[in-house]
Amino acid sequence: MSRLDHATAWEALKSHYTEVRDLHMRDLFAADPERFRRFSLSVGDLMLDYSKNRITEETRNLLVTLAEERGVPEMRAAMFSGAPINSTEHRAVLHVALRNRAGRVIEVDGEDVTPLVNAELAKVRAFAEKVRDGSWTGATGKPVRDVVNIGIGGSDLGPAMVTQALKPYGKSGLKVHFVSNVDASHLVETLKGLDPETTLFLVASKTFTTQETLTNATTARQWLTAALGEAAVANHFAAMSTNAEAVGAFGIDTANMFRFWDWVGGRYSLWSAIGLPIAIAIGPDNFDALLAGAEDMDRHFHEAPLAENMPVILALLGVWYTNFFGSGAHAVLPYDQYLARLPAYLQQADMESNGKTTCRDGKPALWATGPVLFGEPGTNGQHSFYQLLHQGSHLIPCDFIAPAQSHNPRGDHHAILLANVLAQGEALMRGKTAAEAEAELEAASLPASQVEALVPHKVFPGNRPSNTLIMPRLTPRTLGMLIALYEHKIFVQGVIWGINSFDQWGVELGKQLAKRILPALKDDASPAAGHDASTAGLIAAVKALRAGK
Ligand SMILES: O=P(O)(O)OC[C@H]1O[C@H](O)[C@H](O)[C@@H](O)[C@@H]1O
Repeated sequence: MSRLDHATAWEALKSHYTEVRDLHMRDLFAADPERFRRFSLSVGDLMLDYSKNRITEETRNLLVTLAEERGVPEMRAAMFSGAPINSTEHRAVLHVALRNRAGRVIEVDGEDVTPLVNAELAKVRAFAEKVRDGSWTGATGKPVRDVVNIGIGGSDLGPAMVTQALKPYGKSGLKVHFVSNVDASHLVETLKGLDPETTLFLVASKTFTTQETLTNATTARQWLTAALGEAAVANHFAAMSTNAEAVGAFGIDTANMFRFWDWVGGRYSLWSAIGLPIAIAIGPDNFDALLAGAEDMDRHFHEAPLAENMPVILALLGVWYTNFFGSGAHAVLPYDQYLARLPAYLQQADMESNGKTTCRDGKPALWATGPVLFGEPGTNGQHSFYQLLHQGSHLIPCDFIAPAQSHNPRGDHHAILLANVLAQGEALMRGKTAAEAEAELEAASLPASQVEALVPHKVFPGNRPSNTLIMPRLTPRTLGMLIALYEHKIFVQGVIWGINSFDQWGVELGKQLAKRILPALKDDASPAAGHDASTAGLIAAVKALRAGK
């Protein structure tokens, strides 16, 4: 693949940028009453308004040309066909096969994976049903009341986020908990008040080698067997993994194992057996609706022309700000309390996928890649970091996400919430001029000297971009669409930047070093030698504190 900065469209965008950067969106809206229509699109129940971006039709055309030049349609076809596009691990990237409810043949190494997916999904459905209707019982014959998912990263964030997002679809008397951090406090606090007789543990790990998960699962196992004995493990532990051998070695009956495959990336795995806690929490039919929503988005992404393709548009806007405006961050702002964990989920999805500076061909990326992603739900962020969004020195594009109807209609709550989300997008776009600030202050009858002093502080530059995604209601189906939208956005950006979005070598070094430090912390005979002075000093200090010295 040739260099991004050698693309013809890149050069054209560079010179186009010099024409667009000084345009104010206020003026663009004033000049074009059709701007909303021109720059918005819908897929099923999901509508994207991207008119509040610093773009013209020419910008969109050039960005689409860049996507074509960088081979987005070809890579998209390669992904959907099961080609091994995860080049460093020689793997296919087939989360789309997990929601291929249409039953398309998708081959990996000559084998159609669709029947495998369907068979495993049937197992997940049946198990979830049994837990929900009480026919799966613990060792003492009691039905399950608490499910504890033990996993981390992709084996935690997706299921945890979705389970929280779809809480209105939960079942009373059945709670699903998530333990991820190796800090024992996470497990201990979760298990407080839980009864071993009615608790089911799901150990979720693609590799089944992850230190945190195995440590937590071992301690959970001790908690259970201390109360119910060794023989109880079979009724109280199930696993989701690609590694049957390690599951068996851990002592979980592989009859209670739900499998997935190496062509499912961890952070793209909530649609696989990793989604078992979701299916238990909301029921198999709702889990199916989640898959159906993702499939709707897959079909749209696969078939729609690039200029009308929602994930492609979001990706291109991100490229526009990252690579031309020099923006290094992106805010995801869901105005729905149920989506509180969406930013955390997307941090892994986006930053673990595109936080890289080595291209597919092994050469360095000489251009910026994935941004820092952050966010908070609802109006909380407005009373915290939005100050910086409005008046700070960084340009931070925002995605606002808002369901029009609440699951909890109470008085004016939802109208107030919606008024706020719409106001924020408007405020970021319009800003407030010095003349407007001055008029406001004068209307408040402030003395002229104070007006003059305050005006510069009251000015908002505006021209700050945002996308707004709205839907009738947060349902399994709309949530499925929303998640798949971001998955494909991330994919398109990776293709344009020339990186492999599906490996994560950057997480390995810390793991390796932790393995070296652990013995030094635990054992006085293991010296802290071989570490830099800071790390060695910290090891010694931590050791002394642990010993109460
Ligand atoms: O599912 P597991 O194999 O336990 O992996 C859990 C997580 O840990 C790894 O370090 C990766 O960074 C993540 O991508 C992965 O989701």
